[in-house]
Amino acid sequence: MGVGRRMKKQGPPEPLSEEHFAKLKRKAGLPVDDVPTEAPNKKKRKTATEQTSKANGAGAKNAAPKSNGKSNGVKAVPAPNQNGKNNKSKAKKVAPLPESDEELSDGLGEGFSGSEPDVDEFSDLDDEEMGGLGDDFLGSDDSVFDSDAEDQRERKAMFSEDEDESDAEEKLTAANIVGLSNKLDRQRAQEEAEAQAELEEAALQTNIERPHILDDEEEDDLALKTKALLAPDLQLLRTRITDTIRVLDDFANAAEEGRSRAEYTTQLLKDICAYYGYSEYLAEKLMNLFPPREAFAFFEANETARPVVIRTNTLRTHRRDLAQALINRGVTLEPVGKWSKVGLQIFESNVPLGATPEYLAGHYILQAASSFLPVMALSPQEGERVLDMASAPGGKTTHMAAMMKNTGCIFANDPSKSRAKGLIGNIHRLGCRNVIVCNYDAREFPRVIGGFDRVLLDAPCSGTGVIAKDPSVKTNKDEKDFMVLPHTQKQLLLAAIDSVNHASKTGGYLVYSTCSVTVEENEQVVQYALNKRPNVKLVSTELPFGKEGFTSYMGKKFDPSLRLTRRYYPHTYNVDGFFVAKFQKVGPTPANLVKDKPAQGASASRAEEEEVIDKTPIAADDKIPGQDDDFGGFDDEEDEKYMERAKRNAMRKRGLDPKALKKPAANGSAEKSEAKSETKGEAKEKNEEKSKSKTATKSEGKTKSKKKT
Ligand SMILES: C[S@@+](CC[C@H](N)C(=O)[O-])C[C@H]1O[C@@H](n2cnc3c(N)ncnc32)[C@H](O)[C@@H]1O
Repeated sequence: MGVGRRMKKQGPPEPLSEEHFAKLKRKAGLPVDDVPTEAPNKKKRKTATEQTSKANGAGAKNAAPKSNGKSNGVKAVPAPNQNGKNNKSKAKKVAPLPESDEELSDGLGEGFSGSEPDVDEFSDLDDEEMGGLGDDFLGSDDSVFDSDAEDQRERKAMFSEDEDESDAEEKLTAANIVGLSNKLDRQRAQEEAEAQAELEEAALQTNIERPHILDDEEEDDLALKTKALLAPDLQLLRTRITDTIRVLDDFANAAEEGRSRAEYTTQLLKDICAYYGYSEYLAEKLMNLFPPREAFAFFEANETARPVVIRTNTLRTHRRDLAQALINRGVTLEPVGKWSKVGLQIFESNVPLGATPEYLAGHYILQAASSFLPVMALSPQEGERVLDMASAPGGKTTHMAAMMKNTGCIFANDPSKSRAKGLIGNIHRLGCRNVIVCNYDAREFPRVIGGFDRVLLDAPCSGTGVIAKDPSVKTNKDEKDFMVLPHTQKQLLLAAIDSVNHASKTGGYLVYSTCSVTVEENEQVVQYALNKRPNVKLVSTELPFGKEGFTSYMGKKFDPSLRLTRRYYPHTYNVDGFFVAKFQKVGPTPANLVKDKPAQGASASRAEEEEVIDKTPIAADDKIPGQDDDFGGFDDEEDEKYMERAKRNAMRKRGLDPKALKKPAANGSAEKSEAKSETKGEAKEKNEEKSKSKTATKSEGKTKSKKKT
């Protein structure tokens, strides 16, 4: 059996019940240590003391020499990636756990990433090719995996939609329990070993009141040059990093006399760069996000791959059935956490997860847990029109399709044709039938089409949240990237806002996300949008975990509502670094407010950027059936109600608010007046009836003239 390489629990830690696992072990006929009985329905999170005492028991026993050579009580110094490769490749040799179906650095759009995505080669299979697995296939594999009715009932409880985990865990098969409990034991033992090593380190350090960390100023140039030519001593570097952090934590008592905080910070930065192989520019940017100790934890977490997670495709199967099918194939897994009903964390597998029959039949997709979050925040509803502006390779599009139960319509856009192939493959493999793929630079929206109930902008970004997946980010991002990317993100976000139908009955929401942790790509982009579009506001993401976004950063102040945004870090939640902001569009874009602002001497491109392009809803080519047409119209009194209904339907289809029909339309259709209020602002509406038609875009004009000809 392959050895799992990603043992740490995914997402916010779940309380583990000792008694519960003891029960499971007994069931499986395994030896069990004495475990105190817990009150029913009260799962206790273990305290540090409990954990320490446990270290001398089973946990410690299991921590004895491991396959990787680590031994209990000795803190292993992870070998950093000096050459941009992380330990992932080593781990791959021992476990066939694949990367996500989303490409390695899916935050790096074409043109921003050096590497092309791993396009899913199996993703071209559609329903029919897979033997016509349709909706009626759901749950049909029960019989295959369960001859025992009782067992089947139990399995359903384990992965029931209600997720009664406490009962449910009992329903794991014996094979899976053995694997899982062993993994948990080993994981716990490793944590104990690390804690012990930290203690020893701290004990040593208390003997050195004020460690000598900083180089002497007199140190001659030659010594420095010689040093620079030698490979860094990693052990020494690491020790100096921890010493420096200790000094910075308690500067008044631990710093050497005459040394400033800045000197220590500079030393720490240099050491971090040397130890982990970052460019100084990026390391500084990332270090500035955290206090020194937390920054260290962040850099450390970037050296370890995140857990392998799969998302159940609920268009094809149920999570409990998928879990059982994979368990039967020798996969050790468990639900990703209570926060998701579709995620499964894979602990180990002796089959390639990207080639199982269940995978080929579209029962799941390999997807990082953090990628669930923007979709959960957007929460698309059945029957809605949704735009996924930057969608390849489709992890989030297919998630949305499943949430919408294949109803409504999703426009999945990506300007990269090669990536769009992966997107199309996934759409087919996962059986999504409500998706239209398009291929625009998303800044062209809503000129292409607008009036969406919800929009997802999972923006192209620097990928600083996924360094564990793509260590090349450590050195290949420079100042220019952090100017160009935020600029593009800002433009995309304005286009996204303008594509939302504020009058949507069910929606009117937009989610902006990146897999980057820098403020330039997140809070600053959101703040820019709030400044430029006063018709949007931030709302709660309703996500069950995540840190608040910054409301101030390095002297910059952001709107207090930025605290509604959510940040995710590898070291806090064991997920990829991510950022999620949810907006609600509360009205049409007031043209005058936006146009007032261009700074003097603004360049042409800037002026273009300021141009109001809110064309939600689109109306120019909405020729209402029956009006001015060649069939004489439908203006008979008896046809009135049919006309009204047709108008309403036509408007709804385009994301327009049919209520606008109730407004008295002085000399034109209600639809026209609605369109005008969106494009020009309601204040100017009455005075600009004539000029309105001229403001319609050329494309619309062309459409019209084509229709007439
Ligand atoms: C973070 S990835 C998207 C991942 C995708 N949402 C998923 O869940 O599978 C960013 C995407 O943005 C696309 N992109 C880059 N520039 C773009 C632009 N100007 N307009 C729209 N998409 C763009 C890239 O091709 C890339 O596929």
